[in-house]
Amino acid sequence: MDTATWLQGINVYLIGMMGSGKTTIGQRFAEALEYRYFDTDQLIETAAKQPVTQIFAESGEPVFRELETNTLQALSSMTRCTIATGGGIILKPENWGYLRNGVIVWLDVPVDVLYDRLQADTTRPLLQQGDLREQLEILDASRRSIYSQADIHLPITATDTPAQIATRGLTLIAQACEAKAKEDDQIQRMNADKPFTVN
Ligand SMILES: Nc1ncnc2c1ncn2[C@@H]1O[C@H](COP(=O)(O)OP(=O)(O)O)[C@@H](O)[C@H]1O
Ligand SMILES: O=C(O)C1=C[C@@H](OP(=O)(O)O)[C@@H](O)[C@H](O)C1
Ligand SMILES: [Mg+2]
Repeated sequence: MDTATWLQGINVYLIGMMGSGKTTIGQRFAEALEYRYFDTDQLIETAAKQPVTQIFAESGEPVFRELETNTLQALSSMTRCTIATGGGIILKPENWGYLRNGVIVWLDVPVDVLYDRLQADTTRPLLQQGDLREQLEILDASRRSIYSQADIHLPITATDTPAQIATRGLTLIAQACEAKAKEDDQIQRMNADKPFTVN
C-alpha cells in the first residue's frame, strides 16, 4: 500500500526548528499525497494582513502565539491536509492536543546546516538579535526534547535534497501507520478473547 492509502486522510504536521525545511518539504508531501497544503505562518499573515515580523514587533510574541493556536485549532478539524507549522508551535502544551489528531513529523536538522540556510534571512524575528549561531544553539537545546515527542523522527544532513527527504519521510509515515494498524489489530484480538463479565 502507498503512504496515502495508509494515512486514510489523516493530517500530516511538520515540526522542527526554523529553517529545517517544514515549508519546503510540506509542499512536497502534499503533492505526493494529493493533500491540501497549509503553512500556519502564511495563514496568520493573511488573516492579520501583516508579515510575522510586523506582528512580533507591533503586537508582541504572545499575540502571535495566540493567533498560531487559533490557526492550528481550525486546521485540526480538517482532513487530508499537510501542515507546515512554525518552529515554536510545540511550546504550548495545548497545541499538542491539536497536533496529535494527525501524524507528526520532526525534521531534525543540525544547527550548522540551519546556520548556513538562515544567514541572510530577515523574516524570522527570533533570530534578528545577537549571534545567529548562538541563538540557534540556545533554541535547539531548549526545544529538542519537545520536538522528540513527534511520531516520526526524520534526521536530515547538509547534502539531503528536498526530494530525498520527502521520499524518506513518506516511507517512514507508511511504516508508522502499518505498525499502528498491527498494534490496533492485536489489541482488538486480545479484547475479543476476553470473556465479558458483569459484576
Ligand atoms: N533540503 C534542503 N536543502 C537545501 N536548502 C533547503 C532544504 N530545505 C529547505 N531549504 C532552504 O532553507 C530555507 C528554509 O526552509 P523553509 O522550508 O522555509 O524552513 P522552515 O519552514 O522550517 O523554516 C529556505 O531558503 C529553503 O529553500
Ligand atoms: O521557531 C519559532 O519560534 C518561529 C518560527 C517561524 O516559523 P518557521 O519555523 O517556519 O521559520 C515563525 O513561526 C516565527 O518566526 C517563530
Ligand atoms: Mg516555514
